This record gives sequence, C-alpha cells and structure tokens, in this order.
Amino acid sequence: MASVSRFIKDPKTAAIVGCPFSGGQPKPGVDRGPIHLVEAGLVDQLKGLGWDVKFDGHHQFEEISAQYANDPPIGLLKNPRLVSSVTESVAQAVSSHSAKGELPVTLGGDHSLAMGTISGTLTTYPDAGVIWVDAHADINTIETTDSGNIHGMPLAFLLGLTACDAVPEAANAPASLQAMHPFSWIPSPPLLSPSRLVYIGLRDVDAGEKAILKKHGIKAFSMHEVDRYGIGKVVELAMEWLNKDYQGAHEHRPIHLSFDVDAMDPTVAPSTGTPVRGGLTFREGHYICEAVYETGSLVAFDLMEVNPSLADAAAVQQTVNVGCSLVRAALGETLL
Ligand SMILES: NC(=[NH2+])NCCC[C@H](N)C(=O)O
Ligand SMILES: [Mn+2]
Ligand SMILES: [Mn+2]
Repeated sequence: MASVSRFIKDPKTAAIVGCPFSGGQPKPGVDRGPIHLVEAGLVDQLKGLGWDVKFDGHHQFEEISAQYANDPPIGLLKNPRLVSSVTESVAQAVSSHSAKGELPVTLGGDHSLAMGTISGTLTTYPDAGVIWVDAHADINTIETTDSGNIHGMPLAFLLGLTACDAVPEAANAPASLQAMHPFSWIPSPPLLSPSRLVYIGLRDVDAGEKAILKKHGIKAFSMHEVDRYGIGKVVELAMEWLNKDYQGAHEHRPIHLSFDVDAMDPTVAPSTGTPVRGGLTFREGHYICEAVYETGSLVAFDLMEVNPSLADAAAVQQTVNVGCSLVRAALGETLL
C-alpha cells in the first residue's frame, strides 16, 4: 500500500506512545486515559486501517516518579522536576520513532506531555508546523500562570517564551524564577517558532495568554472563527498560514497535530479535566483530523486529556470512543 504521508516510510507504521501521566495538572485519573483508549481496541482499529502498529505497553514513569517523590514547587510551578523529566523521556521516545519514518501516536495523559512530543517531532523534522486543537492556549509562562499547572504551559516552554515583555506586571517577576526553571533540556534557541504554530478551537484563554498571542503574532482560530468561517475554511486557512513561508521540497510542512480532547464540546467528550462549553462538534473535531491526514504531511499525532474518572460509566465510554475515532480519522479513516 502506498504511504499515507510523504514523510512516513512503507510499510506504514504507527507507534503508540502510551503516556499514563498526570503530573502536569491536579486531577487524578488522566493517567488512566491511555489505558482506556488501548483497552477500547485502538490498536486493532488502526490495524484495520492498514497500519502496522507498534505497541509494547505503556511507558512506565514509576522510576522517574520515585526519583521526584519530593518535588517542591518552583514559584507557582507544580511538580516541575517530575514534568521536566517525564517530558524529556517522551521526547526521546517520539524522536526515535519519527527518525525511523514511523508515525508516533501519543496518548495522554495531560497536555504537558506535548513538550515531549513536539520536541521529539522537531528533532526529526526541524521545519515541522504545529496545529494545536484545544479549548485552551496552554501558553502560560512561569510569570503569567495562575494555576501553576504545567499542562497550561507547554507551548511557552517550547517557544522559549518569557512573558516579561508581553505582560507589564510580569516584569516584576524575580529573575531567579527564570534561572531556576528545570526545563533546560528543551533546546535554546527553541526548536519551535511562533509562526509555525496555529490554534483551532480556543475559547478559554487567560488574560496573560492573550497578551502573549498578540505580542508574538500567533495565529489562532477560536470558536468565534469556527462559527464565522466554518471548519472547512478554518483548516484551509490554518494550512495556508503554516505553509506561507515554507521553502521545503514538499508541498506542505510536516505537521504535528496535538489534539486536546477538551477542544470538543463537553456534550461530545465529557470526561476531561477542564471542560469548557461551546466547543467543537463531533464532526468539526473529526473534520480537522481528516483534513490534516488528507494533506499527506502528518508526522505525529497526540490525543491528550482523556480522564476516565470524571464522569459516569456511559460518559467515560463516550469520551474514550470519541478519542479512538479522532485517532482513526487522523490516520486515514474516511466516511466513504
Ligand atoms: N491542557 C489543559 N487542559 N490546559 C488547561 C489550562 C487552564 C489554564 N489556562 C491554566 O493555565 O491552568
Ligand atoms: Mn485544554
Ligand atoms: Mn491542552
């Protein structure tokens, strides 16, 4: 069978990177997300789409967790060393798969994991673009975060941002906060640049984050734009934006699609830690995945924030099923 993506080698292989990790946010249960997704039959479903699927168990973070059992906050940041160490190991796993021409499919776990997945992708594909589908911008810096939950911050670390210049109040943040941050494994200068990031689905963006998006000219299609243009046009505009300055040999940049299940409306995917009303419909979420697959440029997919302990059994099942079907859509399932 011909390769689905011009970047993925034949025989097309999806590598499931199961990440039972919840340290980037406070609600227990999100670490069980990947276990439920796999138990629902995801591996066979992807095989049914013609993929060779590599899955030899979920990643074990026990050793790292034991090492950082005592992980005092840095400023407001919670579990900073643990999250740093886990995401560093995820980066290695993802880049080792993508370097072999496989498609890493990372199952979270909380969205702090994307520091690892996107770093891994950019190690193999330095000019990759990122499509971040989420209710939230996840771009708080150590100066702007209110919650201290690192799942609200991965893009700030990936972009090497400090908010001091975007948010006037943050200029007073102690310099020591900057110097102490433990994410020093993330390369500097950063592998990701603001022009290669585009959001879809935003509707709960903190004031400090809005200032950052503005300051760095980051392209974002909130639910307002989804309503105005329709999802078809939004994905087209997102692609155009990512490829506007692309000079590579291929038609499109390689694309990393990072999908937070809370981008979906809570009526569609209720079992997640930070649900926000007014989200993507079932079809809008799937359309994004289908359209990205159709570009032939997908090089990595993340499905994050499925938390099977936040709803009744039926709502959990519904969320897990939607999660599986989003993954299938991104890996080529079609309606006809
Ligand atoms: N990946 C997520 N669900 N992020 C939610 C982030 C919420 C809020 N903006 C924060 O910084 O804490
Ligand atoms: Mn979110
Ligand atoms: Mn998120």
